Amino acid sequence: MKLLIDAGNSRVKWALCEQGRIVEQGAVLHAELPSLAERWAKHPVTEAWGACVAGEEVKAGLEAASRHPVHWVTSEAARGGVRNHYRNVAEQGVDRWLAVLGARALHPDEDLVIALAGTALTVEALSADGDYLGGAILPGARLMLGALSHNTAQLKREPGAWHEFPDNTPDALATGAWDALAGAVERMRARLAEQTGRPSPRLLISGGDAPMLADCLTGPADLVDNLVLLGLMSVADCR
Ligand SMILES: Nc1ncnc2c1ncn2[C@@H]1O[C@H](COP(=O)(O)OP(=O)(O)O)[C@@H](O)[C@H]1O
Ligand SMILES: CC(C)(COP(=O)(O)O)[C@@H](O)C(=O)NCCC(=O)O
Ligand SMILES: [K+]
Repeated sequence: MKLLIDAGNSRVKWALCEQGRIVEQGAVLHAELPSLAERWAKHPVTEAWGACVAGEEVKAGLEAASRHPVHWVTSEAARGGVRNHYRNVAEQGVDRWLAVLGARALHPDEDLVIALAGTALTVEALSADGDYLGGAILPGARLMLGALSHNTAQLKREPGAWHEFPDNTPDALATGAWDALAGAVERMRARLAEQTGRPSPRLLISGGDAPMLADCLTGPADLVDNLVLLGLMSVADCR
């Protein structure tokens, strides 16, 4: 049985898999890391694979919680017909690479936009013939609203809900943040369609904020539970 770990800047997502099937999975905030050790110890783990963009301290905490040395994966120039156009793959968040691989595994012959709505929002462009052209990074909604609240006199409010024409401060805050995120996704979708000459690439969204983001989009979107772990399954060869 293989333990798969996706450590982002807010939460650690994990899954136990064998014969290509996920038998158990979960997500915890960094503060709850210690609880993972006993959770994982209940299973006959033979290998551990991890993707971490949250720094060395989180990595060390995960090594301690796993009774097996973790194979930490990093972004690569190519794998399974996907070519990574990032200039320096060593600087690219491995969650982004794995989300692209996970999306490719689900829809091998389509133009895809892949959005990871987490601490940050990342938006990737992948063409049907396997060119991962690149992607954008922007603050997640929580960070955007936090920045406003810390840097303005009158916006220290809990955000409200998205509305077409918000008529109060809380709703204005929520609408601005979600429209910024949705706009980044819609613009990447338009640029990829322009680049390939093929209309409306499929949009896959994963991450804690994926449901909220999907609700704000004009076009269709597929919500996928954990694209990063799906990509890690292929790297860890979880057959
Ligand atoms: N301190 C927190 N308490 C509760 N939820 C949080 C906290 N920080 C972030 N979140 C939520 O967690 C989600 C981000 O988690 P995730 O998508 O796993 O991001 P990442 O991959 O960056 O860790 C968002 O929905 C965000 O609102
Ligand atoms: C952009 C990210 C912080 C997103 O991480 P997350 O929101 O999943 O915690 C992560 O992919 C990262 O640290 N990237 C490094 C810079 C780059 O990808 O170019
Ligand atoms: K992530």
